[in-house]
Amino acid sequence: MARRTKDYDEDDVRVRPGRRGSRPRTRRRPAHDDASPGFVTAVDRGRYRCLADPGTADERGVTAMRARELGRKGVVVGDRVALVGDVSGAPDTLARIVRVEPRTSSLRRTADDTDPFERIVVANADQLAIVTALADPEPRPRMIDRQLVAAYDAGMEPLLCLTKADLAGPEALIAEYAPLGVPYVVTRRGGDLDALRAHLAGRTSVLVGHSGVGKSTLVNALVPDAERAVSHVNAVTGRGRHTSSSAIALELPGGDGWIIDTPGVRSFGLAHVEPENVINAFDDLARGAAERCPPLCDHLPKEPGGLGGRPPGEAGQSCGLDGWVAEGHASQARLDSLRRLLASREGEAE
Ligand SMILES: Nc1nc2c(ncn2[C@@H]2O[C@H](COP(=O)(O)OP(=O)(O)OP(=O)(O)O)[C@@H](O)[C@H]2O)c(=O)[nH]1
Repeated sequence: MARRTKDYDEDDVRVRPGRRGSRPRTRRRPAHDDASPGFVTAVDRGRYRCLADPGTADERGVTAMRARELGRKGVVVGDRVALVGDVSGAPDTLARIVRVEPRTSSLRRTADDTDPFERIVVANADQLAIVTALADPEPRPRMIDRQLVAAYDAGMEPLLCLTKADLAGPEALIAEYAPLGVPYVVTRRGGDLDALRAHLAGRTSVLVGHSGVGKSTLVNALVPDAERAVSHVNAVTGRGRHTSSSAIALELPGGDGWIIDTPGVRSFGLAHVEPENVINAFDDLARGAAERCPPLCDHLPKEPGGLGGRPPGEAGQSCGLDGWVAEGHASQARLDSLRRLLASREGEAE
């Protein structure tokens, strides 16, 4: 799947130096050659729960804080980091995170009333499992569309996880996403999770879903130890209960991948999303866009009453994808679905 070459995050924001900020930085940073690799599994109030030397015989849980030298660099669940200091993992010890390795993906959550900035919530995940109930509560296709856009933008592959098939059939919803080729699994009360496990195997997957869709039921079935892992983190960080907006990474039994539960993350920031990041996930349409579309094309139809209904782009040219489809390079249904996704970026987050 196509990825963005450069991911911008809050660290890219340029801040004007204060009165004392223009001093030349002469002091060389220590190289920390002896640092241990770590994987961040939970974050709470300035404390980071990490797995040190992950995947080795020495793998152990370590609690860490950010080293001052990280500056404004954020640390989130899924980050690969370098740990120094007391990395033994013994009770009451604290290591320091001195480096955050470059991220392969960044999932952002929407700004809200209490926090005006879009923030990265999970790094380095490769799959976004969009958990949707087929009934009780009713599926919300607009929400699914927005989550798909967030996945493509973050450089992650989506997986539709359709729960409660014992209450309603999945056919209509599956048909709606068939043109996009979005992979899906269907689960039901009393059914097995083999298909879902196969999709999660060997990958790092973020699970998202609105309250009541059955996400906790899935997490507890996939990771029998999940409750204990969450309460362990709480004991370490001093929180009474798992807080609403933090994410937690849970290892699948047998070390066969990770799932990252995002209890309070219901929606994603789409305001910054470039249409190219979405379209790049669809090879056939991406080729058409590259060959036929004007610069900065939003790929929405320009005729009045069409989706978006915007005036033509800068040069007065309209989207070239209609011609591309008319020539048989891609299907109309696929273009219509892509446009529905692009249009879902507009408007309020749900
Ligand atoms: N019929 C049916 N009910 C289910 C299924 N999966 C979960 N439920 C029920 O749906 C309700 C919500 O499930 P949860 O797992 O708590 O849902 P959640 O998405 O984690 O919701 P929050 O905990 O509010 O975030 C519970 O009563 C479950 O027993 C299913 O496949 N079929």
